Amino acid sequence: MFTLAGVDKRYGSTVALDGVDLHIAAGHRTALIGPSGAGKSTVLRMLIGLEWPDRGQVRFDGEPLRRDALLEQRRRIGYVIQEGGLFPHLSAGDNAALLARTLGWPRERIRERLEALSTLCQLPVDALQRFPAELSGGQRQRVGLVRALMLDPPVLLLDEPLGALDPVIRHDLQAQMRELFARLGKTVVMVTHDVAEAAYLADTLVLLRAGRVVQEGSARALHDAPAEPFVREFLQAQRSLEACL
Ligand SMILES: Nc1ncnc2c1ncn2[C@@H]1O[C@H](COP(=O)(O)OP(=O)(O)OP(=O)(O)O)[C@@H](O)[C@H]1O
Repeated sequence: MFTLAGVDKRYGSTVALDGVDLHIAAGHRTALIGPSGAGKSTVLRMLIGLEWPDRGQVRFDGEPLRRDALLEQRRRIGYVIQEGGLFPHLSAGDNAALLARTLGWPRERIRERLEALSTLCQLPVDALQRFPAELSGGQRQRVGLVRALMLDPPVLLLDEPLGALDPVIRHDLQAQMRELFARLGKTVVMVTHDVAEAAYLADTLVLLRAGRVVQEGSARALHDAPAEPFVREFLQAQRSLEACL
């Protein structure tokens, strides 16, 4: 679905990506993990054409991403950022319906789609009437998902979608997302700081460090056959409660 071939990206003297080769298969769920500043969000932003490589190429569905075809390509990609990235001055429903309205969908079709997606994402229908500031963090996240799914894109990109949530809500939403991903069968690429979340939601983990892919594979493969000591260090960096008792 996506290929990055020899991709470099710099911001001034900062190297964000350094010769990244990555193949993201259709229908798979991929999690980008790695330390802060490793380049995870830059990869995600490149997949949707919010950033462009200095060198190398990004291909989507076999075609190079092209600035002049970006709008058409973006319609096939749902993008969710932390807290949903909603416009504060629009109701949740208007936020979710924005793209469909721009495309001229009839009112009734929008209403039906919003209703179906609210049920799918377990969002109370009355939440759609409220402004983002009147919703909880978990509800904003769900609205972000509803918005991303509105046009039924084959691809979902999620940048720390559960980052700002309390542990109980996060735990619930992880389970709901896993179920949702399995049911919809979409290609999912997500960024998360939480290794267990990555292993729970994704079938392939891509560990980045300093703009390079260190290892790519299942959680089991990274755990059992780390490509270098850093992989083990990173996987073990999160403290478990048991170890503190
Ligand atoms: N717009 C920008 N201008 C300047 N530097 C940037 C910009 N975007 C990213 N960077 C730098 O590029 C590097 C990679 O950033 P990126 O956001 O991709 O990392 P990340 O792995 O997603 O980090 P985090 O986990 O902290 O979100 C970092 O050093 C960052 O400071």
